[in-house]
Amino acid sequence: MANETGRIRVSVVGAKGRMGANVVKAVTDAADTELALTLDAGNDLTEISPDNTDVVVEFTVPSVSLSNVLTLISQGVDVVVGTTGWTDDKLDQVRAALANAPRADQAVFIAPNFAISAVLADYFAGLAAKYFESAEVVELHHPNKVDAPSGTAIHTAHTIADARRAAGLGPVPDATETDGGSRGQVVDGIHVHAVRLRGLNAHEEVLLGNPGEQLSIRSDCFDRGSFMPGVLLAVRKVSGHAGLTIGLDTFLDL
Ligand SMILES: NC(=O)c1ccc[n+]([C@@H]2O[C@H](COP(=O)([O-])OP(=O)(O)OC[C@H]3O[C@@H](n4cnc5c(N)ncnc54)[C@H](O)[C@@H]3O)[C@@H](O)[C@H]2O)c1
Ligand SMILES: O=C(O)C1=N[C@H](C(=O)O)CCC1
Repeated sequence: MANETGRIRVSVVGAKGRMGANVVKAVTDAADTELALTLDAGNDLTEISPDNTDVVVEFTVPSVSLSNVLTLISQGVDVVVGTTGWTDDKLDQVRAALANAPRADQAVFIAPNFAISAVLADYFAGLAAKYFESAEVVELHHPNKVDAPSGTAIHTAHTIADARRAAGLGPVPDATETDGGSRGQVVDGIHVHAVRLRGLNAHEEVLLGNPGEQLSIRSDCFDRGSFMPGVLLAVRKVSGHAGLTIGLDTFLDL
């Protein structure tokens, strides 16, 4: 979708945040997108409508994202979401809202990570998982992050678990008898560990082990600019994909 200038009109919700500010710049700088409204906490999302916006990019906080997305669906616009914290129940609420959306071809796209390195790390982990007895995920982020583990690490744990199930692998070996929390959070049978450290941005390492060998798959996003090509790709693609689509891999030729 595009306006009479041929550019996609993009509004940003969470525009004052770390990611939102980068999206405002990326949308302003790209030749085929044009910045429409910029909203943040306290603003009225019903200002956004098809009269001024083709696609909304939403980067806020997990506690408000579902409510924002439901409001934006009822406003008749397509939405690209980067905020984390999505559960099956929340995703079902989005699907239900889309089924009753003002436009029949309305679209919502949600991705836990827009960086190509992170999407590929997740993809490669899915390919490799069936060959290894052990698998664990370590995610490392800046200490301002409010959720743990990261949305990306949760997604990767499910990717690994799905591959292990499909290959008929049982539980990962683990003789731990006492654990005060050091073994991390178990997501779909996979241990996920979260590090918060000043100086870091967004990083993930997948550890896969067999007797006598180990494979490490690591993604390092040193700068939030690394997410912007993926955000713009989703902005360009979302309106052709009615309904709810999850994961940037959908739009990549993997
Ligand atoms: N998908 C990805 O590639 C990716 C990359 C980085 C971060 N993230 C996720 O994006 C989210 C935002 O991260 P961040 O570092 O930009 O956080 P941030 O705290 O810097 O920004 C969040 C912004 O949302 C605003 N906000 C809060 N409530 C709001 C509301 N009700 N309506 C509108 N705006 C509201 C805040 O005022 C703030 O400006 C997090 O969930 C993070 O995990 C995803
Ligand atoms: O900085 C953040 O916050 C990030 N959040 C996403 C996540 O939780 O996976 C993506 C990486 C950066």
